[in-house]
Amino acid sequence: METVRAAERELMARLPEGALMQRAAAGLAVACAELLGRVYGARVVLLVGSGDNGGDALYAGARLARRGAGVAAVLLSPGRAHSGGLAALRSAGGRVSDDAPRDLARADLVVDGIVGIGGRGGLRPEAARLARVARESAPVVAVDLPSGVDADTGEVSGEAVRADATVTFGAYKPGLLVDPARERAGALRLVDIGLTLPPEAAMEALQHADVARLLPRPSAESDKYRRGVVGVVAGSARYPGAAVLAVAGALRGGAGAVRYVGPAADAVLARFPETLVHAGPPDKAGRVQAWVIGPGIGDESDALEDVLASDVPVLVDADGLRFLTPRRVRERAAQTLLTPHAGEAAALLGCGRAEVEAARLASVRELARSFGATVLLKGSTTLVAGAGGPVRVNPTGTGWLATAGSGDVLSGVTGSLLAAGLPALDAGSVGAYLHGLAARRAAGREGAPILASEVAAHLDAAWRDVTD
Ligand SMILES: NC(=O)C1=CN([C@@H]2O[C@H](COP(=O)(O)OP(=O)(O)OC[C@H]3O[C@@H](n4cnc5c(N)ncnc54)[C@H](O)[C@@H]3O)[C@@H](O)[C@H]2O)[C@@H](O)CC1
Ligand SMILES: Nc1ncnc2c1ncn2[C@@H]1O[C@H](COP(=O)(O)OP(=O)(O)O)[C@@H](O)[C@H]1O
Ligand SMILES: [K+]
Repeated sequence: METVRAAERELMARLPEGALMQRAAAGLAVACAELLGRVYGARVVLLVGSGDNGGDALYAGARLARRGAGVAAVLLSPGRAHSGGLAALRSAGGRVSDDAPRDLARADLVVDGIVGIGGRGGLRPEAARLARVARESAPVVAVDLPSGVDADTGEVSGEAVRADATVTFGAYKPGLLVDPARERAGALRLVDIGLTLPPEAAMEALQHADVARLLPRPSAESDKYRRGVVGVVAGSARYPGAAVLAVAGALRGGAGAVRYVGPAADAVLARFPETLVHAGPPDKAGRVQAWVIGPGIGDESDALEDVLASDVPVLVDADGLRFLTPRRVRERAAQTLLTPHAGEAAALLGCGRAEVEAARLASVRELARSFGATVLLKGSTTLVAGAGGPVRVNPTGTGWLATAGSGDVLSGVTGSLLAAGLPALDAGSVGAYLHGLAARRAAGREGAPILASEVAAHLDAAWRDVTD
C-alpha cells in the first residue's frame, strides 16, 4: 500500500491539482451508470466521509446528476466534506440529504465514499449504522475499498461496508484480494488513473499467461525420469482415500511418474494402475525428485523424518504438519513447502484458528519466516509466501472447493510440479491456480457441488484452459 501511496504522490506532483480525483470520479461514474442501466431518473445516494474518498463520490455524483440522476449526498461530517466535490455536486443539480433514512429507502444505488485508503480501524458507529441501512436498501458500490476494511492487510476490525461492487483506483489493494475483507468487496473493477507502480509489489496474482510460462512441458529428449518422479506418502488403513486423491492430483501435475509409498497401495492401484508402488520406508523407495507427505497418514512420523532427511524438495501437508518443528525444517538444504489450512496454520503458530482467518496475510508471512520455508495457506483466499518478496494470492479459488479431500488433490498436483522442477513458490501458486480452475470447471458455470476426485479429473481441462 505504501507503494501505491508513493506512486500517487509522485503522479500528483506532476499533474494539475485535482486531476487524479477527476480521473477516479469519471471511472466511478461510468461503473455506477452501468450498474444502474438507466441513469436518467435514477436515485443515487452518496455516503460521504471527510476525506478524498468522499471527494471521489461527490464528483462522481455530480457527473451522474448531470446525466439526469437524482443525487443526494449524506455527509458524515458535514463541516469537513470535500468542498470542491460538494460545490460540483450542487452546481450539477445534486443536493445534500437532510433525511438519510428516507433517501436511502428510495435509493436505486448507494455509493460508499465514507473512507478509503486513509481509513483506520473499522467503521465508527454512525457510519456503521448508515452502512447497514444502505445494505438493506439498494446495491452498494464502494469507492476504492469497502469502507472499514484494512487496505494493507485484508483484515476487518469491527464493522465494514458490504459492497456489491468496488471500483478501485490505480492498483488492487491487498484488502480487495485477501479475506475477510475481500468478501466485502463484491465484483472488482480497476480504474486506470495513470499510476506507474514499481515492479516489486507486496502482493501479486498470477494470470493465465504467467502460469502457461511456468508449466512444465516435455521436450524431445524427455523421458519419464527426466520429467520428474514425485513420491507420495499418504493414506493409512483408516484413510486410504487420501492416498488415492493425492495420487490422482500428482498424476495430472506434470511429473513423468508417481511413486506411492504407504499402506494404501491396493486402493491406489485399483484406481490408478499407472502408479509405481513401494511397501517399505520412503528412503528405500528409489529415486524421486520431490516428495509429498501428509494427507491421511495419521501418526506415521517415521516416514516424515525419512523424507525430510532427503535432499529433494518436500511438500508437507495435513497430518505431516503435526510433527514439524521450525528447527527441523530450517536444517534442510532443499526447499520445503508447507500447505496448511487455517486450523493447521494455527497449530503451527500456537494461536487460534480464528486469529489466522482474521489475519491471513500476517499469518502466512510469519509461518514462512519462522520455518524458513515456502508456505501455502489454504482456504477462502489461498496465499503463498516465500522467504521474502511478494506474497502470491490465488485468483481462481471457489467456495465449491470446500469439500473433503480437495486438499489432498492440491498436495498431489503441487508436489508433481515440484518434481518437474518448479521452485516452491511457483509450484504452490501454479498448483493452487490449476486446482481452482479445475474446481470451477467441475462445478460448471452455474455452480454445483463437486467431489475432490472430480477436481483431479478436471486438472487436464484446467491445464488446457491456461495454455490455449
Ligand atoms: N491519493 C490519491 O492520489 C488519490 C486518492 N483518491 C481517493 O482518496 C482516498 C484517500 O483519501 P484520504 O487520504 O483523504 O483518506 P480517506 O478519504 O480514505 O479517509 C480519511 C478520512 O476518513 C476518516 N476516517 C478514518 N478512519 C475512519 C473510520 N474508521 N470510520 C470513519 N471515518 C474514518 C478520517 O477522519 C479522515 O478524515 C482514496 O481511497 C481514493 O478514494 C482518488 O481521488 C484518486 C487519487
Ligand atoms: N471457502 C473456500 N473458498 C475457496 N476455496 C476453499 C474454501 N475452503 C476451502 N477451500 C480450498 O479447498 C481445499 C481444502 O483443503 P483442506 O482444508 O486440506 O481439506 P481436506 O483435508 O478435506 O482435503 C483447499 O485447496 C482450500 O484452499
Ligand atoms: K469507500
